[in-house]
Amino acid sequence: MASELSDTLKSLPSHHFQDFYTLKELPESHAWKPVDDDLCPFGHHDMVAEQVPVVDLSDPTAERLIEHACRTWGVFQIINHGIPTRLLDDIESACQRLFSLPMHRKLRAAREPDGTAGYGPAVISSFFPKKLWSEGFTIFGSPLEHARQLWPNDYMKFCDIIGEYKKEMKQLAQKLTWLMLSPLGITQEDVKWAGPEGEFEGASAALQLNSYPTCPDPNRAMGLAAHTDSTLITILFQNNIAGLQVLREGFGWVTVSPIPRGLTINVGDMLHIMSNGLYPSVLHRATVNLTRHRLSVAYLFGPPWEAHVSPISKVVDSDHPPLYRAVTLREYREMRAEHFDKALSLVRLRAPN
Ligand SMILES: C=C1C[C@]23C[C@H]1CC[C@H]2[C@@]12CCC[C@@](C)(C(=O)O1)[C@H]2[C@@H]3C(=O)O
Ligand SMILES: O=C(O)CCC(=O)C(=O)O
Ligand SMILES: [Fe+2]
Repeated sequence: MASELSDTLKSLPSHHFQDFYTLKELPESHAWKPVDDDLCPFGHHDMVAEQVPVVDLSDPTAERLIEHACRTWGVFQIINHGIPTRLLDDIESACQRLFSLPMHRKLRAAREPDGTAGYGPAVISSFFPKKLWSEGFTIFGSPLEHARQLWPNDYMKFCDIIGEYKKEMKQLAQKLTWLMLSPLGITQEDVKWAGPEGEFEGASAALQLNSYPTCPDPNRAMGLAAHTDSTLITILFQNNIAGLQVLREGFGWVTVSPIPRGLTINVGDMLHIMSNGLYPSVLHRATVNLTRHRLSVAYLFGPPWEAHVSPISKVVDSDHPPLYRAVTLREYREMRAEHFDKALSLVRLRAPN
């Protein structure tokens, strides 16, 4: 066991991998000073009786509610979405099974220093002076190779659940994307890269499993620092433990109360650009807590890697000139990797009217 661990560590920047489960107090490296209210996860803003909209997808007026939520919040929760409860339970167990593995085992599936898939800290962590109280596992395509490393004798269970979850999420993401675009008058003809049937063939998709272990000093720790997603939309499942907060302009940070079997949808930067800013991407973050291990699963749905994404002509006219230039997701991810939260303003053409 010991040699196995040292072999793994030799080839990895080991200081990036923190075993939270053995820490009895918060190390300085992870202590975020609540210098301003913005950084304090439990600031008084939570007292504001503002709630993220909840949309019942079986409700005929869902589309109008979604449009309103997207224009004002950039985030909403959905119920009656058709994802089987059994599958949500399965994905939660799969996360538990993965993150409860001993560190040396998880490190076998560690993300390479310049790679994107596998186990490790959130990729955004390098942009912050303090470390995050979380670990993640990122999946592009098939998790088979990593699963083999994690469970040499029993890797198919994990792969099957991931495969089924991605398939269900893809369908839901397609449906939701059109439900979000059509109130803006955007139809299938307007989005060339969505394909003739609007099926988003070639769409990019990733699954991000997040784990927020219990934390001895949650008020000074940050699970996932504030960010927007570089997606069209993200579908988030959380295991019934509060932690996700969204920034509502004029109100501050608002906690998204978990609804059993509900899913949270948020607008990412690609949809922000396509809608010419009518649907702003939402800044969000995750807090941690003292007694409960929080898990979340994000399905990151984006345009095809090489598709040119730009403000759709339907939402552009002489009074509303395009605010963003065309950009591919590949190009945008590169900009994010270098400039993080400045990326969106770097593709901006002019200030808003
Ligand atoms: C498909 C994606 C989207 C990524 C990068 C890549 C893989 C992991 C995704 C996340 C997931 C966690 C938040 C985020 C901000 C992060 O650090 O990693 C996301 C990032 C992005 O939205 O840009
Ligand atoms: O865990 C959460 O609630 C947020 C996760 C998230 O924002 C992400 O994975 O992009
Ligand atoms: Fe996110």
